[in-house]
This record gives sequence, structure tokens and C-alpha cells, in this order.
Amino acid sequence: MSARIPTLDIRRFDSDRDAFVAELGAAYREWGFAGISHHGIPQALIDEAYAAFRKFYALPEDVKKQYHIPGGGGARGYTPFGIETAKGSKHFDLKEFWHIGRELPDDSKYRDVMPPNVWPAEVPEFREYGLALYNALDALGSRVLSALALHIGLPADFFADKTNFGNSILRPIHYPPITADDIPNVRAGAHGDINFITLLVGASTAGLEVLSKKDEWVPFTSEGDTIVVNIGDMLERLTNHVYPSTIHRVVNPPGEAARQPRYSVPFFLHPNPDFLIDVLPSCVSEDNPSRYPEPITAHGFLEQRLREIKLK
Ligand SMILES: O=C(O)CCC(=O)C(=O)O
Ligand SMILES: [Fe+2]
Repeated sequence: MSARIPTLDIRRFDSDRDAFVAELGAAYREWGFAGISHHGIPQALIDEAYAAFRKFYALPEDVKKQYHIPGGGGARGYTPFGIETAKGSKHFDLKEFWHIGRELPDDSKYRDVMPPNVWPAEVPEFREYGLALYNALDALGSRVLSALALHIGLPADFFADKTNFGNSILRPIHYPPITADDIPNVRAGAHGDINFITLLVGASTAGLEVLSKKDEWVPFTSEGDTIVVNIGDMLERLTNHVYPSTIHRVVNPPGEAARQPRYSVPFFLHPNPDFLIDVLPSCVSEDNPSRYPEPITAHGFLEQRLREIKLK
């Protein structure tokens, strides 16, 4: 495998399925990351959503803080600068962010663990474009999961009824300009994502780095319409590490470039809260015995991890 993270054209999932699934599967086994191009999400939607998110972050701090929900674990609304801290890190990340969750009817059985969204009144279009991007990435994520399922001998629709009420989050992030010199903090400390898979749209400003199997940091800046898609800890656990949740970080740019802000929008695709993460039999072998004899619900796993990153 080359020292470059592959990018694949997802239209081949329809036109050239077997080869596409094999190549995608190989990329994820090696890197836990791949680029996905030709995904069909309109650039206009991505641009409109980014414009709305930027407008929000340009608001005064006291206005933004009105949308912070104390004790809410950052699940919905705004989380100010200086809170999230990568697991095991001494220094908080240099970012502020917003969480958009799934829209559910109030009588949904998942309502107790998936609270309603909040929306910033100052940016009325935030809701429309945020939800449209949420739904588009949810649909794209389902296609990637179909390919990942086929590659490990599961039916293409294996994940459909396990993610249809997934506790997924769209997270517009703002990394403000860095004005202080010699700070120990980085924009995002080295971490693995918690969820099934993450789809990162528009990571076109440099900074994202992925830890290779040789323990080398490999920059991954997407080009054109490419969306970066990586495996999270829940899918790593379910697949007994066949699909690795790869450590990544966002580094501070050198010199003057640090004075530029960075925006990015990951979509964390989660399973349904009551999905039981129990190692798949097809991912257990003599060479790779089960690493997790005890199953755990997706919600139980999430709670544990939120405490570790200081959001709970
Ligand atoms: O901003 C980025 O490019 C990556 C963000 C990230 O890794 C995360 O929020 O989990
Ligand atoms: Fe991440």
C-alpha cells in the first residue's frame, strides 16, 4: 500500500461494485481513512451551510454563549472555546463548535437520549442548511457503510436498521486565528472518533493529519469535492479492529498561516442508541480472537467516552 491515503469515486459502488468494495475495504484496513469523491452532494449546499456557520461564529461571544446548554454534554447547540480536551491530553483544543442532532418526533422512544435541536435566532438559514447537510451526509454515510458491510461478508443493508435512528451529530467547527506564540495547545489533539464512521466535508484548509501504521503523521487535505471518511471507535470495536479507528489530529499552521481561521464540518454517524456493539462473528478468527467478550450499547459507550473528553 502506498504512503498516500486513497481517494475513491463512490459512483463505482453502482457501476463497478465488486472492485470498488475490494479497493475501499483495503484502504480502510490499511488507513482507517479514505477520500470519497463524486458523492453527489451539491457544492451549493455545502457553500450555503458554511456561510451560515461562519455567520454564527462571527457573532459576539456573549450571544453565542446563550446557545450553550450547561450540563448537556455539548450534545446540542454551542460549545465554547476551551472545553473539549482530547483523551489523555493536558491541554484543551483550540476550537469552538456547534452540534446539530437528528430531528425526531417528541414521542420517539429515543427522545430521552436524543434531545431536540436548538437553533441560533440570529442566523435563520442555519437550520435549513444545517439540516439539509445533516441529511445528505447521513445518506452518503449509509452508502459507505453498505460497501464496508459487503467487504466483510455482510449483506449490503446490514447497517440500515441499526443506524436509521442513529444518534448522529453534525459538528460545524471554528478554529480561530492563533495569535499567541509558543502555546502547548493544538487545534485538535490526537484522538480517535467515538462513532461508527465520520464524514468530514470541506477539510480543504491544511491541518488534518492521520497516524499511519508506521507511526508517521500523514497530512490529509482533501481536494475538489472529496469528503474524508474515517472509521470510529464503535465500528472498530464491532469489527474486532478489522476496520481500525485511526488516530488523527489538527495541527496549528506554521508562521503567518496560524493567523487564519479554519472551519471544518465533520458528521459523526452513530448507530441507534440501543444498538448492542457485540463483535461480529465474521471478524473473529484464530489470528484475531475477540478482543471484546462483553458487549456494550452504543449509548453506554458514548457516555463513557464523553466523560473522557471532558464534555460530561
Ligand atoms: O477539523 C478537522 O479537520 C477534523 C476534526 C476532528 O477530527 C473531529 O472533530 O473529530
Ligand atoms: Fe476526529
